Amino acid sequence: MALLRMRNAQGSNATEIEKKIKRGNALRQGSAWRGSRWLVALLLVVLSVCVAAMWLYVTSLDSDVTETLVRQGELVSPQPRVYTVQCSEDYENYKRYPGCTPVKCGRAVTDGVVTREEAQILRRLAERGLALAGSEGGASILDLHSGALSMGKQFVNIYRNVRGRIQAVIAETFGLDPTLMYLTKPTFFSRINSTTAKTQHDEYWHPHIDKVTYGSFDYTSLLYLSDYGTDFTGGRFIFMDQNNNRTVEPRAGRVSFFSSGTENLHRVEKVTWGTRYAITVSFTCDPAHAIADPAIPGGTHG
Ligand SMILES: O=C(O)CCC(=O)C(=O)O
Ligand SMILES: [Fe+2]
Repeated sequence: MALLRMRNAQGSNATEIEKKIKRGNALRQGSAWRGSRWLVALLLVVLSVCVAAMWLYVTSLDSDVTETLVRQGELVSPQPRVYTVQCSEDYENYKRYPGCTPVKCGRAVTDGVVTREEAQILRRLAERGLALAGSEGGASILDLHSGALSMGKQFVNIYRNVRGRIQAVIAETFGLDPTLMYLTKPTFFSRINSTTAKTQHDEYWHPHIDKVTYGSFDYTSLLYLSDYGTDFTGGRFIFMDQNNNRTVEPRAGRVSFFSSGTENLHRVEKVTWGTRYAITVSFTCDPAHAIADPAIPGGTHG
């Protein structure tokens, strides 16, 4: 009997010990799992930091931006914001046209010349026109003279009106006689997205000087039809000065204009997301390089 009690006692001791061992194992397993959870979390944090650092590095390759002249969210109106720079010697290699050839050089931005509604109408027309004639490599242009035919009378009328106002603000800013400024080639709609460039024509991001690239330009203007940050990212306009890069953030209805010589070396930052629409409207002082406003064949007026 005593032996039986002793065995029972030993048996219950054994189950107690077994239970303790199991509890110990469970606790160890739990803390091991908790330990590895922390490790996984730590790894995730490290991985995210690495990805973020890499992303910052990759984007910084194309954004050596040091100063923003005008932000997308600002409204520069009614007066343009003007930055004067010294004229380059480029204009000395060309015949001078007093009252037009740049004497005062610089760059300016205004949101008070073209309304956002007008920009929206022009953008819809650009979307339609470019849908017919787009490149597959991220950058497409639609020359306004050939393009005007497919875009119809509404476009021709708005365009003529808008370009007159742009011409007037350029003349006022640089002290010119607007009647001595002429529209010149090329004058075009551009559409840029982040698709990889297929040909050299798609490589819109290279630094350039409009007077060198296009010859006849004396004043360049850009009318933006979409918003930086909402419609697209990247795609800021960058003036590349000797010790500084100065950017303009596109905004629908914003007009940016500048004298076209070496004093305004510039580039467009690569578009990283979305689609960017703009119109380049260019002026010359040389009547030999003048082109007429786009027109509907048959001479529709109004
Ligand atoms: O679209 C822009 O902001 C600039 C385009 C440009 O540089 C050009 O057409 O020469
Ligand atoms: Fe340009």
